Amino acid sequence: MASTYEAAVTSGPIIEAKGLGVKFAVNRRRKRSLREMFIHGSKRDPNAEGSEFWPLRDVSFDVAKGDCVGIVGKNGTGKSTLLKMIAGVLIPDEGKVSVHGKVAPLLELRAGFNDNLTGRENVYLVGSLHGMPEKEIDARFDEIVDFAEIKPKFIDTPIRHYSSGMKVRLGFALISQLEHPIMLVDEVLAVGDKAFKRKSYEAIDRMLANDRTMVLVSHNEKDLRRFCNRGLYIKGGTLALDTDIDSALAAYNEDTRVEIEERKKKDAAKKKRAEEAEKKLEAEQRAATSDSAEGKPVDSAEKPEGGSADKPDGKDGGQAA
Ligand SMILES: Nc1ncnc2c1ncn2[C@@H]1O[C@H](COP(=O)(O)OP(=O)(O)OP(=O)(O)O)[C@@H](O)[C@H]1O
Repeated sequence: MASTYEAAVTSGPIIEAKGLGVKFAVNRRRKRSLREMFIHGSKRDPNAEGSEFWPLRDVSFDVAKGDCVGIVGKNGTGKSTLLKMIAGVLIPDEGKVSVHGKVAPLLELRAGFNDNLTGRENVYLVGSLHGMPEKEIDARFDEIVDFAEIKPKFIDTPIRHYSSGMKVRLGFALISQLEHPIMLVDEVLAVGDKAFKRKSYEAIDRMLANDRTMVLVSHNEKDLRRFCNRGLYIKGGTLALDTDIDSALAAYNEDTRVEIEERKKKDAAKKKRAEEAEKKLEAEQRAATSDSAEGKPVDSAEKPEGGSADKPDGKDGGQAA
């Protein structure tokens, strides 16, 4: 098989991100894409004020057809945000992302499902939103429900009554039926039980063997190493490394190790300061107790001879003898 980098040269990248950046307003919803509005409604927060921050900025990379790219990094560094920009559900404020092919997104546990619709209705709605003709959904419906292990009595129940495992299984079963060339997966593999995990691993293996391209956000190193050939390490709001998955994970793990060491040192220093302060206080209390046991008035012990109780510096006009 040609290396992914050769594939990129011969057929061009399937995903191209150039100088991508997105800013969020604190306490304010941002502009929504059409797809977001369709799924979540068009209400917009009237509060136009609020400070802004850039979770991601200046992110550029290419993905070649057939690549499986893992995105790694600490919580809150913008991994899901990046995936949403690739999926087109979030519009970048800077730069551009070009995606040459249809995208099958598993970006959230519910796969875009509406809680008030039944499992069956959701399969038809979300399937058709992703371009599956009704006849095709009819033909694949039983397979989807079987794969998801949803008992027949539950398929016509609103999915708000489903467990999170049931929702994620149904979402995965549906999205994995799409024959789109690009699959975006955000953490959903973590949710299913062992048996479902094995099935979804096999489904992903099949898709990757079929020359699909996948971008996977995960904190599970096993999953990342199992599927991905490439790794993007997001750090401090930008792309710190674009390399093979093992090197990306090694860099991330090393940074985490250093951070934990530094935190431990800070905690130890803080604990030491607290212990010293406590010892000092105890010593002062002991001194005060022994002074009062000897009958000395505690305050006068500190007073210079001839000084006044009100003015310990003795500047009350009295002269020290
Ligand atoms: N719609 C939004 N409005 C405001 N801030 C947001 C929005 N979506 C995400 N954020 C913020 O952007 C930052 C990046 O979030 P994101 O979910 O992309 O991180 P992540 O790397 O996927 O985190 P995790 O590993 O915890 O899933 C976070 O600080 C998050 O709170």
